[in-house]
Amino acid sequence: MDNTSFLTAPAAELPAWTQQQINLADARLGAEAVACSDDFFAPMSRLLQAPAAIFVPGKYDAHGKWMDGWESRRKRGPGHDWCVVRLARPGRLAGVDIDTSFFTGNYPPAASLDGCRAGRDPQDAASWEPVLAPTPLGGNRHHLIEIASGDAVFSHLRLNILPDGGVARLRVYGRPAGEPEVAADGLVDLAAALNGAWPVSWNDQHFGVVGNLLLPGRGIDMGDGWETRRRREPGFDWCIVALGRPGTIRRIELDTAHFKGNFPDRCSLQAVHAPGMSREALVTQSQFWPTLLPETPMRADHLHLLTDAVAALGAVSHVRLNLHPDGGVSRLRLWGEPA
Ligand SMILES: NC(=O)NC(NC(N)=O)C(=O)[O-]
Repeated sequence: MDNTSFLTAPAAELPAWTQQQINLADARLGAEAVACSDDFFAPMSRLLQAPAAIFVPGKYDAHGKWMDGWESRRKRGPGHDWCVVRLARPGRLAGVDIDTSFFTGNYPPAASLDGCRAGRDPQDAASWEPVLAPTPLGGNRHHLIEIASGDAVFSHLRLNILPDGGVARLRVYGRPAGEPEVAADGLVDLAAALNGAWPVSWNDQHFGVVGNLLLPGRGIDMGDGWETRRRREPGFDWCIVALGRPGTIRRIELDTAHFKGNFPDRCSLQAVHAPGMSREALVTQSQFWPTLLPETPMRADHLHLLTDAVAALGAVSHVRLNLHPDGGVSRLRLWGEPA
């Protein structure tokens, strides 16, 4: 299973509880590993990297075998190792993926999680509450574990490995809590992952995943965007995004940064107010959604700011971005007034 994050795996391959969530522990969203007991073999920061972990045979560094994850040294006394992660946003949790990919003779046999809500990074005395009881782990595999923490909001998680070893990635599926960031003009980016938006469905994401459209900042390279394969038959490519919250869209940004020989010829958008509708129904119905932005010519490697052509549809909860006929887009921003 390619489970790089909520952003990559085909929805059908992930458990239902991962739906409608973002990865609150994604370094690209600002999550950070802030403290750990030991990261002798591999630094804690690798725990939150977005790409799926890799193994490079024969690659060693000054400490030992180079491993793509967080790895402590062999413990020779009592206690256990731990790593504190500041989530990208305080949020409510649906579950985690504790991924031990490529850790075979050195994976921790068990792990647990504690959580806290703190304005700044917690010190030793912080009051942690249990989020996941000690849970057995296997080597070289994903552990998708649902978490029942109800309405509790956590800003930090502490991953305890019992007693030591290596973890490739920690993904934390959850929804950001609290109010979204408001821009100077009073509008909110309703399509920002940090504001709770998520990719619902798409017809293709061969070269780059839809979720990249929703990341903060500008794309770092051509891999940091949504890119489809070359279309060899009639039609056009599409994806559906659920807004972080319903709202009235006033301004659209379509950024084709880094897409030069492969930007879409034209883009259009449709939108609807259908909160709670199933993915299957959204996909089928989206053919008939009203136009939010008519087919608009695109330019290479360019940030398109669109206001006048945006239709007054009122509050919407989902949008469909169409690429005519195919190509790559780096970012989509939908600035609007939350309903
Ligand atoms: N071959 C290893 O991976 N050994 C050790 N780990 C690293 N990264 O070198 C260990 O003892 O866990």
